[in-house]
Amino acid sequence: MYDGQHDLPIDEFTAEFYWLSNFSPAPIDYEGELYMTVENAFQAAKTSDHRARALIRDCGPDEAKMRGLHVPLRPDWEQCRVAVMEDLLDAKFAIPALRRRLIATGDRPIINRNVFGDTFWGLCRDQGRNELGEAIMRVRNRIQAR
Ligand SMILES: Nc1nc(O)c(N)c(N[C@@H]2O[C@H](COP(=O)(O)O)[C@@H](O)[C@H]2O)n1
Repeated sequence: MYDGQHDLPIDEFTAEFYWLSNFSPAPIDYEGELYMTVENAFQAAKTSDHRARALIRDCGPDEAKMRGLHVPLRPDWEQCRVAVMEDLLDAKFAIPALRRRLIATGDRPIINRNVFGDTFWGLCRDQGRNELGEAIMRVRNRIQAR
C-alpha cells in the first residue's frame, strides 16, 4: 500500500531519523580504536596526535565536535575528509540494525538540513552541498547494489 512517503525527502536528522545523525550511537572501529559515534571517530581522524585522539574518543559526541576544533589538523585533511566520512559511514551502516533502517529509506533523498550554518555537510536556509547526505546516499546505493 502506498504510504505517501516513499519519495519525500528525509530532511532532518532528528526524532524518528535521529539514527542518521553522526551524533547517534554507532560503535565503530577506526584504525584499531573503538569510537561510540561517527562524530567521535571523524573528529579523531582529523589528527595523528595520539593524545588528542584519546581525548576525543573518551567523551560524548558534542564534546568530541568541540575538541575537534582544537586539534593539530593532518595536512591532507581538506582533501580526504569526505572520503574519511564515507568510510566511517560504511562502518556505521554495516551494523545490521542500522543497515536495515537505511535500506528501508528506499530512494528517499537524504538531506542534512540544519540551523547552525553548516553548508558543507548539510543545507542551511536551502543553501549548501549536503556532503553528509550525499555520502549516506552513496553508502545506501552500495548496500542496495549487493
Ligand atoms: N552539531 C553540529 N554543530 C555544528 O556547528 C556543525 N557544523 C555540525 N555539523 C557536523 O559536524 C561534523 C563535521 O565537523 P567539521 O565541521 O568538519 O569539523 C559532521 O558530523 C557534521 O554533520 N554539527
